[in-house]
Amino acid sequence: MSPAIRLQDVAKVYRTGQTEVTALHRVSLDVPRGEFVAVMGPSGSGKSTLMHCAAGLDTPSSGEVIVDGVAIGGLNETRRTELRRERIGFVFQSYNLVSSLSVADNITLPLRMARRRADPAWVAELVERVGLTERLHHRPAELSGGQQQRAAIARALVARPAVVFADEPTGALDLRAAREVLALLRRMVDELGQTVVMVSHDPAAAAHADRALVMADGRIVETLLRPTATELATSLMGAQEAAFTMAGES
Ligand SMILES: Nc1ncnc2c1ncn2[C@@H]1O[C@H](COP(=O)(O)OP(=O)(O)OP(=O)(O)O)[C@@H](O)[C@H]1O
Repeated sequence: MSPAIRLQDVAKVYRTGQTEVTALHRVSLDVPRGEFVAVMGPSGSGKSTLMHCAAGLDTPSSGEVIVDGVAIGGLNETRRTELRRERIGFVFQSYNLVSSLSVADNITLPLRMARRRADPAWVAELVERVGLTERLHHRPAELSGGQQQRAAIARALVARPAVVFADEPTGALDLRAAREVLALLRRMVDELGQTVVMVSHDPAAAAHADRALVMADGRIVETLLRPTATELATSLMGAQEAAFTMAGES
């Protein structure tokens, strides 16, 4: 079976006027199905660019991105949008729920956008798993940050995507709510076989992953399997020092 996501020699160069920034240097990566992958690295190391390219939100300057067996470079914008809707779920730091819709309608929104019928048993299971059965008719503003993020996770999973990309999903949460959200993502991987790719600055968050990729200067410089928070903090410090040295030399 093809990996959930494959990047082959993906490079991204941003050009503004005369200046060029290489945000990704020919990165290759396979994310197997059912794996929880964390992407870490200092500010500016290319985490967001990697995620945006892998999710079809940005176009690589060269190389190939294959999502759920489909090479997205060959798709036009309409087909790419469809593929994102059908095969990719997103969780953002700021939840991005629609304030005028109930929790229930927020969770099923991706299905309506894709003109797909909701499977009531699956929606009920998801709502139960994220612990929001009692909150379905509330508006997002009536929920805590942790509850809003759990609603966003249910929304990301409702269309049974091949992969969920989570961008700093605990960045706006207190410690307890953050732990609940991370434990929930972990359970979604363990119990539902969901593939998750999470960008995070936080070693304690990335320690929930099966594999952590540490980036520096647009490259994956280290891969840690079942990492501890201490190992990740050490690795991140190394990447930060390398980034400072490189900045000093340029
Ligand atoms: N739209 C853009 N135009 C020009 N340069 C960009 C653009 N987006 C990102 N960059 C540059 O590409 C490099 C990688 O940026 P990226 O946002 O991927 O890093 P990051 O690791 O996600 O950083 P952070 O942790 O601060 O969000 C940086 O040098 C950044 O300035």
